[in-house]
Amino acid sequence: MADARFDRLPRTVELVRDGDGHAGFAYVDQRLLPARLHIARTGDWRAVVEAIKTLAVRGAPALGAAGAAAMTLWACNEGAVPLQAGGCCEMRPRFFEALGRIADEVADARPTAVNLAWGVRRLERLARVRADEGASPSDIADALFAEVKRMEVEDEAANRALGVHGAALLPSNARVLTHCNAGSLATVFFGTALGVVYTAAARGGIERVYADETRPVGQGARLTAWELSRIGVPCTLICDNMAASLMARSQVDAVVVGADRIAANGDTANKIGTYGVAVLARHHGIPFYVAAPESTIDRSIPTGADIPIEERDPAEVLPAPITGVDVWNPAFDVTPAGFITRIITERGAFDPSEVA
Ligand SMILES: CSC[C@@H](O)[C@@H](O)C(=O)COP(=O)(O)O
Repeated sequence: MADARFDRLPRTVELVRDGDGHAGFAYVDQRLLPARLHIARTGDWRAVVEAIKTLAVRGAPALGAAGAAAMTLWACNEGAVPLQAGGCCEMRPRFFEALGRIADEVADARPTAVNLAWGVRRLERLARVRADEGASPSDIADALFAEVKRMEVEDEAANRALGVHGAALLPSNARVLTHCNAGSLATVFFGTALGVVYTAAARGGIERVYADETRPVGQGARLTAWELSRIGVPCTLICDNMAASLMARSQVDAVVVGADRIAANGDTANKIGTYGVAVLARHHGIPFYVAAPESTIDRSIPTGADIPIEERDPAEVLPAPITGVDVWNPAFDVTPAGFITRIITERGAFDPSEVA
């Protein structure tokens, strides 16, 4: 597969700047896919937080870049501009007080994917270092902008590197099952689990991808299927409850999924339903791979039991309320390390026990 096929995929998130220094955030509005590919644009950090909460922007690595971009929009478009007028030194404490508040609000937009807080805190740390060096708020805003652009480049590089490590684990003409969307749309570009698939496909090594539809929001049906079709990788969409039958018929050679947070012991949080797929894979003797960048590993959290699990609106499960019926809608579950064959990052493929 020629790399030119990747021109068919948009960059998922991108921080941009006009000639006048005004910063903007361009993102694929994933709520509209697969019907419409629309690149939305905003200069308002609050709109980015809203896009994150409503899943217009989603997927752990994309959230890392988007959260950092939100802070940068504030710094470039609101924080640095009026503060400069009053003189940088006396205004710096107010800049930092506001930056800290915004960082917390952005980081709290969704709790499970650690990349969101990782991106935000990375920018906060940089702002402190630059301030200690005597930088003005507008210099700090410029530094944040440059850092987000670095994060965007690093994200694609990490995905391409982990793609190579992961592809080496797959048999030739592999039939791969994946859950949710851990594709280019979940990252700045290229994808994690689908980055593995794309790298293997480029060598002619993929026979077919089975995409779980992924109830309740349908990231598999709407996003993974769209991406694979766009790139030209053969794809069969299945309902989540069909995976067991597919495995029982020996139609799956490997499962490859992404991750939202990996604890120090290798336990991994990913989209709800992933744990069930891992149990099925173990039962059928199928390797189960988790592909994620290092930024998804949270070594401060000892086990998966410590990972906060987001619970979302019941309306995602039950569109019209029924009297007397409650809904439980956790967005993620935790797959114990013992069910994971290898964790694949940009550094290589590891046994989950080697994460710490
Ligand atoms: C590569 S992003 C993490 C994924 O593996 C993906 O499966 C996932 O869980 C994303 O969840 P989402 O709720 O769509 O943000």
